[in-house]
Amino acid sequence: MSELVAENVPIAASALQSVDRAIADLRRGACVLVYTGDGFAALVQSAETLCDATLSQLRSLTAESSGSIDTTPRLLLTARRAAAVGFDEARSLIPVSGVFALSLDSDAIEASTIQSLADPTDEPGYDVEVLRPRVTPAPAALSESAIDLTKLARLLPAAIIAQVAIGAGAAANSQTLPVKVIRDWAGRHDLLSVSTEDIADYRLGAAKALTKVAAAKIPLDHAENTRVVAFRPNDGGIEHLALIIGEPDPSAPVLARMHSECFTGDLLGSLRCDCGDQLRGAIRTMGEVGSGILLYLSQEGRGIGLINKLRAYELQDRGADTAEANEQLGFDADERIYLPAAEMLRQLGFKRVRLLTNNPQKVSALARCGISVEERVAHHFPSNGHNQFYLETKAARFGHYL
Ligand SMILES: Nc1nc2c(ncn2[C@@H]2O[C@H](COP(=O)(O)OP(=O)(O)OP(=O)(O)O)[C@@H](O)[C@H]2O)c(=O)[nH]1
Ligand SMILES: [Zn+2]
Repeated sequence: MSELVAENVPIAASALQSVDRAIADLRRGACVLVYTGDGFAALVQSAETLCDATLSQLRSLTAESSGSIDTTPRLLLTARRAAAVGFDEARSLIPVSGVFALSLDSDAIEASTIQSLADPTDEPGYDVEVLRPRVTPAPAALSESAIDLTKLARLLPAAIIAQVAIGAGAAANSQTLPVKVIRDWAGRHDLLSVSTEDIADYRLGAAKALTKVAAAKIPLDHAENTRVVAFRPNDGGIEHLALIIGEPDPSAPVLARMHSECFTGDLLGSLRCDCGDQLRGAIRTMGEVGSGILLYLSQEGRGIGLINKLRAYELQDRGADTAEANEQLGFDADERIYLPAAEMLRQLGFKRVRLLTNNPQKVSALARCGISVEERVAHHFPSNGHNQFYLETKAARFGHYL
């Protein structure tokens, strides 16, 4: 599970902007230039949005840079995805959340093969034994940033990366700073450039920087005195909502719930999970006891996004459990962070909570973010027949309290 502790990490608006733009470019299939502070740079493209034309564009761009650096394009998979594909050697990399790379040293691997390596819901269009000779090391910082960008874009966590010999290589013979050389090169090729440092700071910086943007009274069934307050992350991402029920007393521990968005369960009433029951149940309980705060967090699918959750459901229909499905896609079983929740509570003036949850990770993560969790309040609902295995898996794999 990726968890971040509360630290005061400022992030410049220009850094947020360059990461945002890079995310948008990856989502539309374009490549971006990622660089390190010491002047190494690579072209990066998402495997999910790749097609043969964009792959050959990337190859021709690398041909324009010459130097001593190996510019062979590589396919990056997370170690989890590589292990699921059948590369057993990737298993040892999982604990260090390593990145696994295959060399794309000739035109023999087409975009469709790359996509089936990245996407377990595709028909497998590859043979691991044929690909094994292509296993290759990849530049660590650039590769980790490339995978991080695809995750931030809520795409499959797989990327194409090709180093380019500018910056460290090119600047060796000139007085110009490597980063300036890199950015100029990107500009000349109409590419966005973004630094590994900005990508690393982004998640935490965006999570910390929340601005209250709107508030309104919304009378709810079982909780008529409810106000909804919207908080916008400074990265321009989807807003998180706080439902303030009644008039909670900031000097006492407030009954609180951190509820992760579930479009299928909360809105459609899906019976695959228990989210709808938990959402409405929490509102009813808070209405009955007179006050509470429900944080509705935009972290759909335990942080992998709705489209990847739908893919995860397809894998569950083929036999995986909810944690294994995430892992087959190349994600951690749970990718959520709770720093935005802690920040919302702080901005609303609450430092102590009684937390409605069965998830021990929520309790420990919120405490690490500086909120005192004075009690864990159980939040169980009977199985509806369809979600029994899901509830059992949450207990077995995530240690949820029964
Ligand atoms: N990836 C994935 N996400 C799922 C699946 N089923 C539900 N979810 C998501 O899991 C999250 C459930 O959130 P919560 O109910 O807040 O969290 P929880 O970990 O179950 O903990 P508590 O409900 O507080 O006990 C939502 O974001 C759902 O969209 C699934 O099979 N795969
Ligand atoms: Zn759900």
